[in-house]
Amino acid sequence: MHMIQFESRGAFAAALADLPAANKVALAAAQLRQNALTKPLGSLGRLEDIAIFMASWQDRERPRLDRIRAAIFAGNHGIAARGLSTYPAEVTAQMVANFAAGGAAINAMADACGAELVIVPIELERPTADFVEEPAMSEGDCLAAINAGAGVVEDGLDLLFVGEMGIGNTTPAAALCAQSCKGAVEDWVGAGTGLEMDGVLRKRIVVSLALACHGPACNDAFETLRRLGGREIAAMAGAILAARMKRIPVLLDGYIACASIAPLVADQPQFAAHCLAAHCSAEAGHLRLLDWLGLEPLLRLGMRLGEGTGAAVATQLVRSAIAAHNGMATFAEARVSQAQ
Ligand SMILES: Cc1cc2ncn([C@H]3O[C@H](COP(=O)(O)O)[C@@H](O)[C@H]3O)c2cc1C
Ligand SMILES: O=C(O)c1cccnc1
Repeated sequence: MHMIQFESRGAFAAALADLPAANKVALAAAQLRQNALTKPLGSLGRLEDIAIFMASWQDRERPRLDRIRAAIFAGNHGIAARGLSTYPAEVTAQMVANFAAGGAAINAMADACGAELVIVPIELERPTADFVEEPAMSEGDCLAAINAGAGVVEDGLDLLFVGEMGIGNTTPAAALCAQSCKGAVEDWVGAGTGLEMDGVLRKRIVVSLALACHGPACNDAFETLRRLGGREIAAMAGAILAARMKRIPVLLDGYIACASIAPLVADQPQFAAHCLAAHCSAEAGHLRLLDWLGLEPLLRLGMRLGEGTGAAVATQLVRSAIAAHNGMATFAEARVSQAQ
């Protein structure tokens, strides 16, 4: 298959409306294999589900984990000028330099889990517009960001995870959730990098104003991403959609990564079927969002970093699940007696 690029918002919508499903034959074969392995039925718990899930998207009874790609997208946000983060906006570019130098958490953790790391800064010198006043992105800018994401999804990947860096991006993440999943604004707004209550209250007001301004016009996933998202957020959505089109399984990271697909799930309830939730972050709203997505997080470690770090940890679980699934003997092979 070719590199996926969406020529227009219509092409993006068309792809979202025509999602491939998991392979039921591979799923059934993997399930049969799990039941034949030398362990009490179901005794590897969710590790069994992970192996079967991987088999169903990779079209093989015994899934592989040879090529894992971690794609980290960076973008800057107009709303950061409103002081909604505990860190200044220049940290986005400084952290991109840190990623390049190998000094960030995701450098160490991608290495530890065996993922190849790609860092994609998107127009950092050109922050999105302040979405209290106007849409965050033009149609062209949003499509370019979506395509920056889709472009990292090479053929032959066994697993993809995405992460983000963008000072202020828990605010657009909250706006996307409030718009897509509905409910009260305060349910979706959290402390991000560590705001005190007064900062959280300011953030709630910004999200409420943004919804009042753009809510009525958010009539599909693209428009919601364009008005309320950000470049790194649109890129994650584009990458996760492109992965679906290639039937590559995805491990979702924290609040912002999950929020990036909320508009897609609002349009297509089955959209997250190729995704596992790596962890539940400490950001208020993530648990509610995972619940709305219908995903049970694999881990709950109190992490609230982003950068794909939660997914990097969960990749180790996927590795263990596949190792057991592929490497264990069956009852017949090992001549072990079955349950009576
Ligand atoms: C040094 C540093 C490294 C980070 N890596 C991820 N984030 C995380 O924090 C930001 C979101 O929180 P808020 O909305 O409060 O700005 C994003 O960049 C996210 O990736 C970081 C933040 C900082 C300061
Ligand atoms: O949930 C996350 O990934 C997260 C939370 C706060 C700040 N940055 C990322």
